Amino acid sequence: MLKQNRNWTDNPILSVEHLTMRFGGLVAIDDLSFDVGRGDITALIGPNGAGKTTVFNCVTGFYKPTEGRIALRRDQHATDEALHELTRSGRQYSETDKGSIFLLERMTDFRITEVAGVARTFQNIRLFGGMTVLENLLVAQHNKLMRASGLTIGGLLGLPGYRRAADAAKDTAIEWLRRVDLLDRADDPAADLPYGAQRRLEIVRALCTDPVLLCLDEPAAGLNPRESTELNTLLKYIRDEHGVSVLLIEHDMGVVMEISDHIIVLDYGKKISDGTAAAVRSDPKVIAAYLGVDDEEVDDVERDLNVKTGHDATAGGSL
Ligand SMILES: Nc1ncnc2c1ncn2[C@@H]1O[C@H](COP(=O)(O)OP(=O)(O)OP(=O)(O)O)[C@@H](O)[C@H]1O
Repeated sequence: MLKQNRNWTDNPILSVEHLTMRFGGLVAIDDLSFDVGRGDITALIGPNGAGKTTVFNCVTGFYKPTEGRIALRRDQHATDEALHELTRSGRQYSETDKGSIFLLERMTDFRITEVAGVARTFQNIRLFGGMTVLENLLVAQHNKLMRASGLTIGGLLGLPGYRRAADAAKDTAIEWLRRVDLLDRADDPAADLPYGAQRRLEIVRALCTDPVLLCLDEPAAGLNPRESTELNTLLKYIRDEHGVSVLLIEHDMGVVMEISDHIIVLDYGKKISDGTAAAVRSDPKVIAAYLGVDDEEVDDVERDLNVKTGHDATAGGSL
């Protein structure tokens, strides 16, 4: 069941404002603004080369945007006033009684994961293939363990604080492996898992960092229909039971339309549509972008599609 409220306007966790990314003469992202609702599953869709991965790379600190502000409000009560103050201050983030706010465009990728709480997966799976499944999830919690060791030799000596943190990290890993049906593969090298299982492992590895925002780049790519259904269930579980906001890039419209509370459509680095699944899939501009027709031809295309499918033009396929 999709939610009825519009968290992206009422309670955003991420606000991307006037984002521009240029590579030499190429404008990959052109003055793009959008909000991601707290506790929502938000999909970023668009034809190949529209700029989706570039947006992810800016949000997660892999690229430094040419222009624009990317604000993450960890707390619901973080005020606009606090955001203005932080912007003026030149600092990367502020954690005060007015809420915790992070300006991601000022932070490095490492700090974005570690301090702001944004985790991501990649289009191409990037597990540590030679490590076991369990080790992959423990490595993801390395920072927590380092903190528990007080950045001293305490960890090596097995002092109680560190031992407790290590046990907790293992419990977290085991819990997630159980959730994605991989507990019986815990001691196998990650590279030995079938493709769909590696995708699930990547997602839970990102979750082991305790993110508030999880960014997934094409999580359904290469999955069979049963695995796509399982992915839908996992993402809804993450949203509903862990309160993690999810931002995903996805070409599989079966997944996008089924689970997204909110969809943003890009074309040539600009936003062409933004709203609920129902609103976006009936938007003539979206149909035109995907089918590569001129605006004036959209009505004809839409009519043809509706005649052919009997109902809606874009749901269920791979745009
Ligand atoms: N590091 C880079 N250097 C130069 N150009 C880049 C770089 N990264 C992306 N681009 C260009 O920016 C544009 C947007 O690319 P991007 O990968 O963000 O699109 P996308 O919507 O994610 O595409 P796809 O769906 O095919 O993954 C493309 O023209 C791409 O060639």
